[in-house]
Amino acid sequence: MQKRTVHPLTWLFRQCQSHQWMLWLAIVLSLTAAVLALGPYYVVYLIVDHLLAGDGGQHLWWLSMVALALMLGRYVCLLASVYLSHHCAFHIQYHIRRSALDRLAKTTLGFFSQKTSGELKKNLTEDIDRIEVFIAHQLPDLVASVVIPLTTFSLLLVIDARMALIALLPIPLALLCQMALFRDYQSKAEQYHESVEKLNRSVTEFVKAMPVVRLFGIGERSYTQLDRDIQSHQQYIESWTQSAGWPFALFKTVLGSGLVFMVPCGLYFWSQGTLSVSSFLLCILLGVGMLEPLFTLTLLGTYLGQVFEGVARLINIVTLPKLAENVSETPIRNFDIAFRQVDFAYEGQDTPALNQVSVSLPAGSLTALVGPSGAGKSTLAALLAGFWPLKSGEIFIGGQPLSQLSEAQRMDAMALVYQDAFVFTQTVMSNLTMGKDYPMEAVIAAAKAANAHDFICRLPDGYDTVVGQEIRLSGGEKQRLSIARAILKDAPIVVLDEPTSHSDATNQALIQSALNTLIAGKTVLIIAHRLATIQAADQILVMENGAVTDRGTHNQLIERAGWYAEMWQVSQQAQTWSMGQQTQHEEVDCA
Ligand SMILES: Nc1ncnc2c1ncn2[C@@H]1O[C@H](COP(=O)(O)OP(=O)(O)OP(=O)(O)O)[C@@H](O)[C@H]1O
Repeated sequence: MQKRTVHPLTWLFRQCQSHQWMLWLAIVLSLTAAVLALGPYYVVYLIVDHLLAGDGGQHLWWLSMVALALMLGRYVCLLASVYLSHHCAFHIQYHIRRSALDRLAKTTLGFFSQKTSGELKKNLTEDIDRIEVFIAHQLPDLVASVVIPLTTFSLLLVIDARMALIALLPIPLALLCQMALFRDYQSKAEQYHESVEKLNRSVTEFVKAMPVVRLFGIGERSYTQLDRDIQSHQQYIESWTQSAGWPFALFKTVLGSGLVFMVPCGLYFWSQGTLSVSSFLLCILLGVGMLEPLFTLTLLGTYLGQVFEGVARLINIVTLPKLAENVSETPIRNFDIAFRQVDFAYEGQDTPALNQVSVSLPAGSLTALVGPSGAGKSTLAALLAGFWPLKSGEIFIGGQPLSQLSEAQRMDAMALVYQDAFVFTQTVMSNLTMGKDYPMEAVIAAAKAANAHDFICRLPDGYDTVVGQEIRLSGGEKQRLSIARAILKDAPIVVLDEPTSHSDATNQALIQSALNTLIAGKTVLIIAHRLATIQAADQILVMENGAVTDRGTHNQLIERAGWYAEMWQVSQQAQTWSMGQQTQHEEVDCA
């Protein structure tokens, strides 16, 4: 993840692009509306002045009209400001969402294996929605909250400087309350977020674990942890509310307490003949609400932190490194693959996941990757698919370095089939064609070859059935759909993370026959979890600790009596095991 160097507010303004003038105009209009809001008070002052001078009639009529005009003017300014700020906010939202999605579409696919979909969803929805609230509502409010007290104070200064200064008396008291309110705010806010995250994790785990919980009949005991987290969150909120409650209420009360000082002082000045009744009245009218906006300002201040944190996360997304596109556009002439001294370590990891891997996969051959968990099999396949840029070494396809191929070239050349087949909430047809144009006969032929046609025909609308939400597919059906998708694509290179390993016997047979159609004549790299399926592979690569430690055909590896031969023997024995039979486990020393 890159470090952001630009301030979130500056970055937000930059995102307005052509709409920047609109945002400024919205701010100016909000400012004008705030100033106009004070106009009627001044008119009341003039009216009282005229009345006390016994000067009624025509003047008062005109002054009432001016007050009405000021109110209308304020209304028009507010309306225009709200319209412009919303227009701008929606434009910025759209622009940021597009930029983020565009960058996500161009960054290394490996990035997605480091971010949870929940995190990304939060960034692309909540963080961006907060920007809309900030630009459309809070920015104009922020301006008004600063301008109203300043303008009111200036007016009071003009009317009577003593009354203006007296109106400021609640401020020191309010500051003391604010200090009490925000004492340890940062650490309390962090604890609050931690508590929320802990609760979220517990809820997610509780929901995910429900089938296991039911199966093992541990009912109430299963949510002890969740219950504990709910209680501790509740206690935390209560203790924070208790410690912040009184300064909060006092802060708000103190801000509106100007009258307590202004009325007696004003009466005293009036009795001394140094303040007229109309000026006294105007000072009171203005002083009542002068400091109230500071309360809004305080609330906005806390919200602003969240907006800026969200913007910082978005900046990190839109500045993600793009996949290199230094392409030669030379067509790929053959599809043999070669890894040459490939080293690779995941970000933040000291131990390399791959260490000096050099292997060749001749065009049209089947290569199987085997090895213990964590040996680097998935990493090797992911590098071939271009999910991560290489740290050192090179991968060649048809003699051309992978880094010199465009993403389109790479993706056209490759079909990937994973254990967890992904099905979009779209029609079966769209799931198969992935937005490309294929004749219907080709689609049906691929579905038939993948043993998917029959179950597709049984769906309510056949190939036009929307799957994923109301119509759920079984794991095996999803697998066959994803294999049909790959067959239709007809890519010359196929990368498989053995998709039959989690299936039952019937599905395994159906999927295996579909896979045989898919891989015929292709350059195939398969991550094998069941050794029985790869006996016929042209070569088997044994991986351990990020390196290829052995290679050969099934028979050659059996003869060499290494890791593969040992695992083969274990897998053969496993077939003869039966339920309830005691098995011997080797003690593993984890120290
Ligand atoms: N996204 C990742 N970030 C950091 N480290 C990772 C990541 N993915 C894998 N690793 C680490 O890289 C090493 C190789 O992992 P890899 O998934 O390639 O092994 P594998 O042989 O495919 O294992 P398995 O058979 O269990 O899937 C492991 O030590 C693993 O912990």
